[in-house]
Amino acid sequence: MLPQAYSTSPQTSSSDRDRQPMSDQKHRQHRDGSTSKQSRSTNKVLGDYTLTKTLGAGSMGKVEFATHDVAGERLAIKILSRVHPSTSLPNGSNVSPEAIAKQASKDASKEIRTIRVAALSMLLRHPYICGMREMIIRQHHVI
Ligand SMILES: Nc1ncnc2c1ncn2[C@@H]1O[C@H](COP(=O)(O)OP(=O)(O)OP(=O)(O)O)[C@@H](O)[C@H]1O
Repeated sequence: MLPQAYSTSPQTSSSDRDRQPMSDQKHRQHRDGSTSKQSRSTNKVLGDYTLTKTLGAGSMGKVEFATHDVAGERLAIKILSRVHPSTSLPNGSNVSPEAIAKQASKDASKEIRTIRVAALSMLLRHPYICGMREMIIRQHHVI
């Protein structure tokens, strides 16, 4: 299946913050600086969208079912983890410069392929192929 990263505006608006009483939310600060909220029902919030359940997971990441809080539009959001040199290198202090360079090249290639597939998906218009609206690149994730 082609990646179907329907993405949403990731910024948390002030209206999001005002909507629920603080006691109903758990605010989470992620490593990439973004924040999300988790209500008691374990729904996550991403910008103006509420993520209610995980639709599935593939080799690159997972897909969440999301609903726009105002318009009620329902869509799928695909969340892919980005590779970071510190985590993709093998453990141990005696990693050779060649190994580091090779891993960096692999990581860059993966990132380029991800962006290429997303760019192609955004051009697709077909009744039987799930299209893609937007892609957002964050420090640790592609959404
Ligand atoms: N638009 C969508 N609507 C509903 N469910 C979806 C949608 N996109 C993906 N899924 C679900 O999420 C799962 C993972 O999708 P994803 O695109 O990440 O991986 P895949 O293409 O199935 O596998 P891989 O990436 O390993 O080839 C799918 O198998 C499907 O169950």
